[in-house]
Amino acid sequence: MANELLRVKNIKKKYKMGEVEVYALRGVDFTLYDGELVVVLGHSGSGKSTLVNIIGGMDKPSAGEVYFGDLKLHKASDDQLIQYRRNEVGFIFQFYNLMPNLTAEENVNLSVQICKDPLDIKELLEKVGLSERGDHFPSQLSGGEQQRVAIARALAKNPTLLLCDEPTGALDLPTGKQILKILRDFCNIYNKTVVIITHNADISQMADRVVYLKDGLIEWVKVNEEPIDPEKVSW
Ligand SMILES: Nc1ncnc2c1ncn2[C@@H]1O[C@H](COP(=O)(O)OP(=O)(O)OP(=O)(O)O)[C@@H](O)[C@H]1O
Repeated sequence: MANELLRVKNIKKKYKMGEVEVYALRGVDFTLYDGELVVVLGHSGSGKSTLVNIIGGMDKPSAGEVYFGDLKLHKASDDQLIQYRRNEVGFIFQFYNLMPNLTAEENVNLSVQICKDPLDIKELLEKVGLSERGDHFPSQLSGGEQQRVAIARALAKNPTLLLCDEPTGALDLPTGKQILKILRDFCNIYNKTVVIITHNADISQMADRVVYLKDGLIEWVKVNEEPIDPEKVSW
């Protein structure tokens, strides 16, 4: 049995919009283990991003607990959360958020300036198939290539946990599959935990575990005994 990496206990998240209260999460229990690839699946508005923002230390729950080892994320100070995000978590979003005036390599380099134990940047650019493109600016790269730079940037920090919010949402199928393969490889080769958030049920076939969110609650969790190769994912 793999070691527990992060545990979420009965978290709730309430947003206030004027007089109206919106419950994005209504009591979620969830555990992540070392080296697994988890897909968090759910329709728009089910609470996926809210859950990942809390797991990633970008937001705190209104109630409930989140443990990363001894660190209590629900009670952590701003400084503790900064250190947690900086050293433990890599983020990948649907849109790549690259600095337009920096080359691919410089974008990756930027993220390792402030972290403890970075991976080799040239090696990572090679792993994501961009060793020839390190000196290109984002505007000179396709969407898939920009996403690969964003992945290299997130991985370069050598995070314990990689959180990906709709990482293939803006990509066509062949390019999306390349991205999914890189995420699977990172999980396998480095034994890291990867969480992919998506509304695309087809992607869940490549996961070790699928967590289905509906209306702020986990409706079901499924273990895939034989996750399929990302190459075979189709949508
Ligand atoms: N900052 C906010 N203020 C008010 N309501 C919010 C806020 N963030 C999220 N919500 C609401 O909480 C609910 C869950 O939102 P969330 O973004 O977590 O869902 P999601 O599953 O990620 O959706 P999507 O796939 O569309 O991104 C929605 O009803 C949303 O409108």
